[in-house]
Amino acid sequence: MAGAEVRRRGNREDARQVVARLKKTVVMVGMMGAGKTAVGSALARCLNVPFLDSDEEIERAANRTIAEIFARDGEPFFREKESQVLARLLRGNPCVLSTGGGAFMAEDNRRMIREQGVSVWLKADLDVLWHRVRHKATRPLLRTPNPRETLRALLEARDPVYAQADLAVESGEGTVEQMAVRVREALATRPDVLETDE
Ligand SMILES: Nc1ncnc2c1ncn2[C@@H]1O[C@H](COP(=O)(O)OP(=O)(O)OP(=O)(O)O)[C@@H](O)[C@H]1O
Ligand SMILES: O=C(O)C1=C[C@@H](O)[C@@H](O)[C@H](O)C1
Ligand SMILES: [Mg+2]
Repeated sequence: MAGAEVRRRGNREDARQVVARLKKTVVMVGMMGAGKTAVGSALARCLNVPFLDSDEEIERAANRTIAEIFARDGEPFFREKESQVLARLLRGNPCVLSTGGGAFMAEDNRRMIREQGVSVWLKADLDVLWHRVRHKATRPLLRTPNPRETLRALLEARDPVYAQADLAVESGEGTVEQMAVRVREALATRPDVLETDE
C-alpha cells in the first residue's frame, strides 16, 4: 500500500504544518464524545491525508441517520453495516479513520484494525464525555431514562477493551488542535506508522 506524503515547512508548533509520511491508516477509537471525529479530522488536516468517519460513511451508504437506522433496523443491523464499512475503508490508502464508539468492541473489527492499521484510543473520563454529549440527541444508545448512568456503564464496560489499542492519548484538557498534535506526537514514536522530520 502506497504511503501518503506531504512536504510543508513552517512553525513546528502549528498543527497544520508538518513534514510527514503516513504508512498505515490511523484508526481513532474511544467512547462517544471522546473527540474521534473532531480530533481525527484535525489530525488528517495536519498530516495532509484524507479523513474518513465510519459513522458518516454508514449514514451516506444508507441515506439515513444512525438514529434512524437504530430505530428501524436495530443495533445488530447497524453493527453489521459498521463492520462492512470498516473493512472497506481499511482497504484504502493510508488515511485517518474515525470510528463509532462501539466499533472497537467486536473482536473481528479489532483484528481487522490491528492487521491493517494502527489504533489510537482517545481517553476521556465520564465528566468530560458527559459534558460533550449531553446536549445532542443524535446518539441512540443514550436515549434512556438516565443517559449519564448509561454513559457511565458503557465507559466501565468498554475501557478495558479500548485499552487494547496500540496507542492511547488523553482527551481531557486542551483544544481539538492540541489533541491532534498530541496524537501526531504519539504516532511519531512509531516509525512503522509515521515518518516525520521532527
Ligand atoms: N478536545 C476537545 N475540546 C473541546 N471540545 C471537544 C474536544 N474534543 C471533542 N470536542 C467536542 O465534543 C463533541 C463530541 O466530539 P466528537 O463528535 O468528535 O466525538 P466522537 O468521539 O466522534 O463521538 P461519537 O463516537 O459519538 O462519534 C463535539 O462537539 C466536539 O467538537
Ligand atoms: O458508542 C456507540 O456504540 C456509538 C457511538 C456513535 O459513534 C455511533 O456509532 C452510534 O451512535 C453508536
Ligand atoms: Mg464521531
